[in-house]
Amino acid sequence: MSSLYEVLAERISEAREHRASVLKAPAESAGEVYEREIAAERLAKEIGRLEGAEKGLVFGRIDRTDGTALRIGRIGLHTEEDDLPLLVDWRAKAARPFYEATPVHPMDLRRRRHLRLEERTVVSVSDELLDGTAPTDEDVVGDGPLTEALSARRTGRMHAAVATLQAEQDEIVRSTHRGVTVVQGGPGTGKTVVALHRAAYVLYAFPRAAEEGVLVVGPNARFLDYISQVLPSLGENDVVLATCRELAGVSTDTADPFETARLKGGPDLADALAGLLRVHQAPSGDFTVRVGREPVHLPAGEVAAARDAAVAAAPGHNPARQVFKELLVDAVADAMQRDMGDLLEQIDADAERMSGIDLDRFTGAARRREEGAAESAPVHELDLDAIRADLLEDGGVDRAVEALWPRLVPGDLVKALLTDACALAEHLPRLTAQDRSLLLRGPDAPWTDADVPLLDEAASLVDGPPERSYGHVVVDEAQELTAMQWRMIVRRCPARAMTLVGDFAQAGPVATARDWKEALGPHVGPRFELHHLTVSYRTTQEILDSVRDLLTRIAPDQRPTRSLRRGESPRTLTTPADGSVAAVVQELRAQSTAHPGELLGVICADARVGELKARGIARHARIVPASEARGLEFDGVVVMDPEEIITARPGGERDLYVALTRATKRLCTIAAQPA
Ligand SMILES: Nc1ncnc2c1ncn2[C@@H]1O[C@H](COP(=O)(O)OP(=O)(O)OP(=O)(O)O)[C@@H](O)[C@H]1O
Repeated sequence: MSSLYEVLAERISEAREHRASVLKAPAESAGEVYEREIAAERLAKEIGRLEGAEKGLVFGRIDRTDGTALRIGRIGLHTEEDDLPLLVDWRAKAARPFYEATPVHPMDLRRRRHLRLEERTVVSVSDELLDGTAPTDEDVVGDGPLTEALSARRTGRMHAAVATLQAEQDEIVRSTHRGVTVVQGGPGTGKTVVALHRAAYVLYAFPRAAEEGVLVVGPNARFLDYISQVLPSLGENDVVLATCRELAGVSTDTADPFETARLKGGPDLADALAGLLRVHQAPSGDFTVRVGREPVHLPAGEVAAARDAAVAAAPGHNPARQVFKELLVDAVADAMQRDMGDLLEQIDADAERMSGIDLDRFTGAARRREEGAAESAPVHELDLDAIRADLLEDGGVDRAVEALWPRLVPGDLVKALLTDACALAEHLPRLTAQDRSLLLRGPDAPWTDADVPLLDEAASLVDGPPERSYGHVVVDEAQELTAMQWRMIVRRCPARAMTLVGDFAQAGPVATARDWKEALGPHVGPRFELHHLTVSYRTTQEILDSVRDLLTRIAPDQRPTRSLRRGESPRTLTTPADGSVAAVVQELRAQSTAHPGELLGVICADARVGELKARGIARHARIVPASEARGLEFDGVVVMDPEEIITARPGGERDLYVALTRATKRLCTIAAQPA
C-alpha cells in the first residue's frame, strides 16, 4: 500500500513541478500567454484529480485463476519506466470482473477482495471466493463490504459507493449507450449513486463528451450540497453541479401557488412565447425609409422574404435582427440603383427628345459596350458597397428597422405575455379563462421559481442558444421536472447524451409528466434506454412494508422494491392537536440519548419549519421541509403531522411517501389527533 501512495505522491509532485516550470516559462505574445495559461490550468486539474483520489486510493483486488492479480482503485497508476499497471482505474475494462463476477459467472476470478483504508492503512479486508475452491489461510471470508458500508453512520453527505457498486448498478454505470439512459427505481435503490458514478464513467470512457463537459442537475441547493463530495472523491473535479435556477442564472426566492407553477411548466408556454415573438418580427407590411431627401420603398413581399431569410439564417431574435437589417439594406440599395437607373434613362430620353443628342454615346457604359463588354452591364452604376455601409450606420434606417423588428430583452418578452390578458388569450387559446387568470401578473411582481424556465426559453428565443452546452447531462430526481424545465436542460445538451434518474411515485405537485415517455417524448421520442433498480440500500424492509398501501394509491403500477436492510418496525405516536412539537422534541431527545452520534432528521410540512427552529430542534436534528426531502437520508427520521404534509400541497401523499422513506434505521411518525 505504501508503495502505491509513494507513486501517487511522486505523480503529484511531478505535476506540481511541471506546472511551476510552465508558469515560469517566458511567454511574449498574447497567444503564448494564453497557451501557457491553458497548460497550467490543465496541470492544476490533474493535480486536483490525483489529490482527490488520495482518500481510499485502493479498495479492491482481483486474483485470477491463472495466478495473476490486479489492484482496483479510484484512479489508474502505472510504473514510470515500462508503463505497467500498478493500480487499475475502477472504470477500466480490466476492472469489470470486480463488479460483475459471481460464483455462477466467475469471469476467471478465484477471489474478489475488498479493502478498507483509514489514512493509508488497511483497516479491513473481506474476500469472496468465486471459483468454488476452499478458503486458504490467506483468504479472509467474513461480513460483506456492502453490509459494512450500509451499517456505517450517515454523515449528512453522500459518499462514493465505488467499492461496492452492485451488478445491476454497475451495468448502467458502464453502459456503452451514448444516447439517453433512464433509471427508474424506488426509494434508496441507488439512483443517485448510479447517476454520479455514471458521470465519472462518462468522463473516463467518452473523451469527446468529457471535453464538452458533464453537467449534473439536481432539484435544490440542499440536495447538491448533499452529493457534492462524491465526484471529487472519485478524482473528478470538473463536473458542473447546478439547479435549474443556477443554469438560467436567475436568482429568485419567490414561489408561485402550485396551480400557477404547474401551468407555467406546461409546454404551451413555449409556443406562446414563440408566438408572441413573431409579432415582433416584421409580421406584415412594407418598409419605407428616407435616404437623403428621397423616400425608398420596399413592398411587403420583399420585407417578408427578408424576414424569412433572417429567421432561417440566425437562431435568436436579436442576432436575426442584424441579418434582417442587412437584407433590407441590400434591398434598399438595389431599389436605389433601380430608381437611379430609371431616372437617368428618363433624363437621357428627355434630353435626346429635346436636343437630338444621344447622351449614351458619351457615357462609360457606351464606351465599354463599344469595347465588347456584356450588353447587360448596368447603364448607370452607383457605388453600392459605400451606399450599403452608409445605410447600415444610418440612424433613420435603424429606427425604421426597429419599428418592424425591435431589439428585445428576454424578461420583457415574458412580461409582455404574463402582464397582458389579451396576449395570454391570443397565445394560450387552449387554456381556460380561469387558468389564464392564474398566469396574469403585475408588471412589478418579482420573478418566481416557475418563471425561471420561461426566462430561459425567452433568452434562447431572443439571444439564441445558451453560451454553455455540455457533452453529457445527468439529471437526478428527474421526475420533478416540468416540460419547460426539460426544454432548458435539453437545450444545453445538443448531442442528447443524458443519464436521467428518478421515481415517478415521488413526483412533486408541479411535475407535469406522469411517466418517462411523456417527459421525454417531445425531445427524443421513444429513443431512450430504460433500466430498473429493484433493491433498496437505504430504506429498511420494515419501512417499505409500512408504506406499501400508500405506494399502491399513488403509483398503482409501480413494482415493489425489496430491501437489503432490516431494522426496527416503524412507530406512530398520536398526540393532542397542539402537542406535536413537544412530542417531536421528546422523541428526538430519546433517540439522541439512545443512539448518540447518529444523524437525525425531522421532516414536516413546509409551514412548520420556523416553529421547529424556534424550539431549538436544530440542535438535535436537521429540520427538512417535506418539499425538500427528496434524495436525502438520515439514520433516524421523525415525520411530523403526516396529515398536514398531505394537505399542505397537491399530491401531498407523494410528499409523505418521500418523507417516510428517508430513514436507514428507524422511523417515528408523530400524528396529531384532529382538534
Ligand atoms: N452499491 C452501493 N454500495 C453502498 N451503498 C449504496 C450502494 N447503492 C446505494 N447505496 C446507498 O444507499 C443509499 C441510497 O442511495 P441513493 O440515494 O442513491 O438512492 P436513490 O434511489 O437515489 O434514493 P431516492 O429515490 O429515495 O432519493 C445511499 O446511502 C447510498 O450511498
